[in-house]
Amino acid sequence: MSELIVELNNVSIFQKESLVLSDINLAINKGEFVYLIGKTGSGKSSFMKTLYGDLPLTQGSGSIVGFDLRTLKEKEIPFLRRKIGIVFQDFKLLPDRTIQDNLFFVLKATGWKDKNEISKRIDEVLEKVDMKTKGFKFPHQISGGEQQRVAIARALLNDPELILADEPTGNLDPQTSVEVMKVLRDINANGQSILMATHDYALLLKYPSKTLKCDGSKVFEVVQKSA
Ligand SMILES: Nc1ncnc2c1ncn2[C@@H]1O[C@H](COP(=O)(O)OP(=O)(O)OP(=O)(O)O)[C@@H](O)[C@H]1O
Repeated sequence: MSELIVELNNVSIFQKESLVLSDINLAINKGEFVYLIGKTGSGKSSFMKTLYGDLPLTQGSGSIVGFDLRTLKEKEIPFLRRKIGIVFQDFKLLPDRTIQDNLFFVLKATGWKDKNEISKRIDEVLEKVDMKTKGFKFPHQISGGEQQRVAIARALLNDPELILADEPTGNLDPQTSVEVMKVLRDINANGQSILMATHDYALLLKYPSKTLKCDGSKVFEVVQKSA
């Protein structure tokens, strides 16, 4: 039986006073891989921000991984962020510490205490993205694709039900994009849901999946033509 992981009903999204997206109705089931496409400025990032609690939901109703977005309180946001993993276009790794310490920082900040468990979890997530041998390096000592794989590992630390990836391949060349995409698809094959905003139509054609489009202040599902 399918289980809803994201549900939005009659949602409108604003940046300051201006309406970005209106009357959104959609559902994402557990285990789905969903793309979010649309032109620059069409509202993809605003949509993502609403889902991870960065933009408050002020119109309509919505829930994500069991949290009610309409009534979400500031102090609940860290708990929401433990159940979702977020991946950004620009990786957002801390430049002044190693890969391992980047991951250590997140585990500490999310309440992990036991040194052995911390180190085991760091190894596990780095293994998943094939970066276990490079944990001692600093972000500037690895490539963009590797930095993004580490950012994905960081998103996996607390075993989230859903990964929100906002243009994760936006700064990568086509071949590296495919490598990062394969990592995301493997994660999805293990049961975690993924919502990925992208401009990269080549990836969509190569790996077709359910696709939502932001256009003319609406969000709707589009049926992909097979290549
Ligand atoms: N912090 C902000 N304050 C005011 N307006 C904003 C802010 N962020 C975005 N907007 C506006 O909201 C609209 C949607 O922007 P958004 O960044 O969500 O689009 P996008 O589809 O993610 O674009 P891109 O593909 O370029 O990242 C745009 O008109 C933008 O100018």
